[in-house]
Amino acid sequence: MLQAPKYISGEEVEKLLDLKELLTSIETGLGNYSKGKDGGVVQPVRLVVPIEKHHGNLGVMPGYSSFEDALATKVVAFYPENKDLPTHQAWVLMQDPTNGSLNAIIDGGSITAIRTGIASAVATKHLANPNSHILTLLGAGVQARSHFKALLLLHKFDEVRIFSRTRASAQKLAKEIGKTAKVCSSVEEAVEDADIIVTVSFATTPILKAEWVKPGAHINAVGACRPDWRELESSLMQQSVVYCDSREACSQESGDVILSGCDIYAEIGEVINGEKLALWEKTTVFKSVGMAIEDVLSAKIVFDKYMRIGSTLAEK
Ligand SMILES: NC(=O)C1=CN([C@@H]2O[C@H](COP(=O)(O)OP(=O)(O)OC[C@H]3O[C@@H](n4cnc5c(N)ncnc54)[C@H](O)[C@@H]3O)[C@@H](O)[C@H]2O)C=CC1
Ligand SMILES: O=C(O)C1=NCCCC1
Repeated sequence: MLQAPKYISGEEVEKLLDLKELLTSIETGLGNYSKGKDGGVVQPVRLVVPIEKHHGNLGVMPGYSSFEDALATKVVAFYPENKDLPTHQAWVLMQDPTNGSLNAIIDGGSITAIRTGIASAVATKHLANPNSHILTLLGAGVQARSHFKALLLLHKFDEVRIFSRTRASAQKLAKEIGKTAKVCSSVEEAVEDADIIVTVSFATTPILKAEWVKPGAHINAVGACRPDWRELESSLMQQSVVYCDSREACSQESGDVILSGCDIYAEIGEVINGEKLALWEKTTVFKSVGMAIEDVLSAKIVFDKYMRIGSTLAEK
């Protein structure tokens, strides 16, 4: 008989998803993805339906990993102009891979925030100078916060610089981060001498120039996930060693890649698998557009733990 699916809220996801456990899982998953058929990951490039009338987009992201035997689909709406609602709203539908039944509907906004920061942390682990002290966040929204938390797993930053379109949003985030945070008045000021730069804005034209970036810095380029959106200027993409989450997806979805005509040196999974070098002494860019496999692995951890301890969560 068909069972009603569980509903797992964003609050519950945050309690259940351990960042270190997720980092290990996503690192393995990105490696498996880059092994092709042998890795057992099935993940088509996402379908994006533009809702032009309302300046929004709907993404549909199915994925399966045979290693964990996990099957899920994320439905994600991204509306850059939302003001009173989050710009990203998402739901992950977790299905039983043995028979297709729907096991759970999991809040996908929280999963998207957490797993994207962790995917960047995996790239940073391999591509940034191990002696990184200055972090810059360009953008001060949901992803800026999750990236800060994820990167703290790897580095203790002396200074966290923040630039955003509105100074008020940067100031709010700086207050949350505490005394290491510094609000900057320009991108140039924010990135000067920075070891790690994270671009998590909704910019559609380049905001980060090559001449401002310290040679040897590592950049996680996370925004600009449409073919005509950009955060990094062409010369920065061309002069850096460019890594990506998925070559197939970035070649179709990333304006920074497509419009600069840069070469992609490797998928981060190829570095994890030891097939390509981690050239961390050079200026490196990790171009992330987001992968279904990251959602699948996050949802699997959440669902399994929920089934073990879910009923006790409310008491915590
Ligand atoms: N690669 C991936 O897997 C994912 C990428 N994203 C992308 O990451 C970016 C950030 O997402 P969220 O933090 O959830 O959005 P958000 O709406 O919470 O925050 C966006 C921030 O960027 C700032 N901003 C907007 N335009 C700017 C500009 N031109 N210059 C500087 N700052 C600007 C806003 O003031 C705000 O602080 C978006 O482009 C989003 O589509 C989101 C989820 C997953
Ligand atoms: O991977 C995701 O999830 C997203 N990527 C790009 C923007 C929308 C959400």
